[in-house]
Amino acid sequence: MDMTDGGPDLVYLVTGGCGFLGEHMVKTLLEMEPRLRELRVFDLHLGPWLEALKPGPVQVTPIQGDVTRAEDVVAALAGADVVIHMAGLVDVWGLNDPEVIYRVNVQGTQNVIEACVQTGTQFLVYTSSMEALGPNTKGHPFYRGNEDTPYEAIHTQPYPRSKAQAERLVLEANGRKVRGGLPLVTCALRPTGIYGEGHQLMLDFYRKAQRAGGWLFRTVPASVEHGRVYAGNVAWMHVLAARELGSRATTMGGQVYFCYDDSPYKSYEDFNLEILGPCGIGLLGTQPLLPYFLLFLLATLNAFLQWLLRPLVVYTALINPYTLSLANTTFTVQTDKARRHFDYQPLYGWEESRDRTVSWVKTRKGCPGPLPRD
Ligand SMILES: NC(=O)c1ccc[n+]([C@@H]2O[C@H](COP(=O)([O-])OP(=O)(O)OC[C@H]3O[C@@H](n4cnc5c(N)ncnc54)[C@H](O)[C@@H]3O)[C@@H](O)[C@H]2O)c1
Ligand SMILES: C[C@@H](CO)CCC[C@@H](C)[C@H]1CC[C@H]2[C@@H]3[C@H](O)C=C4C[C@@H](O)CC[C@]4(C)[C@H]3CC[C@]12C
Repeated sequence: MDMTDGGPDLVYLVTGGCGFLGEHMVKTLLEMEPRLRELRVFDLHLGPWLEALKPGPVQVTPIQGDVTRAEDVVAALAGADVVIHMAGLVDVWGLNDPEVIYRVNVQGTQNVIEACVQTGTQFLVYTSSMEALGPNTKGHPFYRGNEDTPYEAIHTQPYPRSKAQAERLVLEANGRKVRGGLPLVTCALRPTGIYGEGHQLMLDFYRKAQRAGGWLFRTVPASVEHGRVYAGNVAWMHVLAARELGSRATTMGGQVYFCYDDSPYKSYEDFNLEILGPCGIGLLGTQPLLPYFLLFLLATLNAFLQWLLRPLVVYTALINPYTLSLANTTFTVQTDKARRHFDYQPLYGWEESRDRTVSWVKTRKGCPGPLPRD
């Protein structure tokens, strides 16, 4: 099917459509995809903001369901032309048992693939992650690499391992015959660290700084670059990939694409300061204020406490051996593969991406605890 012609007659399904990225996905599809007739928003937890959407002529269909239940996925996919599969457990803090992460992220993805085959849905865009590649457990830097840069992907943690496994399933499924005999066309998009309106972690850093008198304390060297990308641009890349998969199946089918925009290459903390600085937050220290061995000791203590307390309570802390290592390992991308393969250009420039995020954070000033996203 050529997905680029014709009026509004396509049915899209977005799994994980009520998450941080999912909300941007839903709103970007409604705004930027003229061929949309129905948008199915599939999630374990439907957000109240769905009711407030002004979808115009598009039918928005909220579907409460679980990707680990094959029957839920088949029912949601029946009659859909495109599925954008974003649902997943994003957990590098040990909140979930490893087998739960595997069940959702890997088996859930397999369920989506099988449902495409069973129902005849021909186009699948999967939201993978930079973590499907790295950083690896040896802490090897990936400095402004691209999709063809050699890198030894070694995963021991449940989340990155699950993203790598799910991505492989999606890419290997490219070309399988779906109901009706047409080939399934798949691709995987790998965002680096996503920021934007609704990014709870950015809000957590904001509140942590507010409690410390408006200051964050540097713990990561400024020289360690960490890739970041604006949620609106990630969503836009998904729109374009889904739109072009039909007419560019030979080029795009079975391919991975890093998600990128003009967000600056900075350390994780220096990048956060680009957002939190205009909100009145400062970053103390030009070098880490604590030596790495002390941070590692703290991270290890957090991991030990989590293990000790697990039968009673799930104790989590921002810093554990994995997140500390991740924050201290350069991982940035420099590529134009998405432009070359499906004419992707960022929808939002860096200043606008930053300003939209800053405005959102400022609306959260003084608000208590985690908030439902609007
Ligand atoms: N946040 C990032 O920096 C980042 C970076 C790269 C890739 N990603 C990927 O993007 C996707 C979305 O991430 P996010 O940051 O928006 O996370 P999120 O937790 O905000 O959203 C995930 C959504 O999936 C839903 N979900 C979880 N388990 C489900 C299940 N069993 N059935 C149905 N829905 C389920 C959740 O309810 C949630 O709404 C994930 O696949 C993640 O791996 C995120
Ligand atoms: C040393 C700490 C004190 O400031 C800093 C800790 C920062 C960490 C909490 C984050 C550093 C790197 C982040 C991850 C990275 O952006 C990529 C990711 C892949 C994505 O698929 C999910 C989110 C994440 C794992 C992201 C999570 C937060 C960090 C570990």
